[in-house]
Amino acid sequence: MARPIVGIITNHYLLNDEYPVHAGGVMNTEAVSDLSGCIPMLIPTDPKYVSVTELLETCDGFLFTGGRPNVHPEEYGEDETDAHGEFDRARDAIALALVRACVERGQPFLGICRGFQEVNVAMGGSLHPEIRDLPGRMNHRMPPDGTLEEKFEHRHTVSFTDGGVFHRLMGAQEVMTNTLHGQGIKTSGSRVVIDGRAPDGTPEAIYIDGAPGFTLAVQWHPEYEAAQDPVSRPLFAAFGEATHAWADGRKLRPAQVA
Ligand SMILES: N[C@@H](CCC(=O)NCCCC(=O)O)C(=O)O
Repeated sequence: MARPIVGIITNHYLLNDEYPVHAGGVMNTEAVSDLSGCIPMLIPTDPKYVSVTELLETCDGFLFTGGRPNVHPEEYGEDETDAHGEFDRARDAIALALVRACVERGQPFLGICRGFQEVNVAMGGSLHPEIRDLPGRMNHRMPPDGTLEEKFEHRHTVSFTDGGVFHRLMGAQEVMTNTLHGQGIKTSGSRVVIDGRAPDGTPEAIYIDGAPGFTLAVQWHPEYEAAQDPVSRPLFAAFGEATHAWADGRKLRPAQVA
């Protein structure tokens, strides 16, 4: 029997500054296939080619991946400034509506980095354009130079709510994570539960209160060397379990997979 399908929300990029592609990291593909036990299917994230309705019918779960372009501030009622950097309006158009539909239906998703930020904005929250400029905050961006190992190395702890969803899922209240982002949650969206924070208070782990399905999202990148990482493995395994349940006509809330 075919494995359930996880739609991987891709990013629009220009290869060699001229050739347009919809790109998804192999790390995501590998984690979904090997740890979640699902078919990883790359989605061309643009309303010109796919609709949210089609995606909900075609896929069992969704991985909202990381991506350099930021969610456009108009999506949370703010004006565009230079600090907001580059955008991917086509991805915004699909991803935000898709998050809301999944929350409503109980269809599982896992949000990563930009995907984490999308979940918050989709639920009515807002983002800081550059969190390292805020008093008391550390720089969460990746080092501009260096190897992949250096960019994705563990750089800070994340502390989870005592007895909360992430604490139970990880079997630890504090974990070490990588960090490769400039933006962060400013105001949390409706029903967005901040269940984990970095030492400087930056929100790192969220889920949607009362959602009938799996709605976990993290600000770090669990897809990096996921099979070797004690934090990534339970996260992708739980997402896989929830996606298998959806394919079987059941819904698993975050608390049920923890
Ligand atoms: N743009 C947001 C999100 C950061 C993010 O997802 N980084 C991963 C980039 C991976 C890649 O380049 O494909 C922010 O900076 O906060």
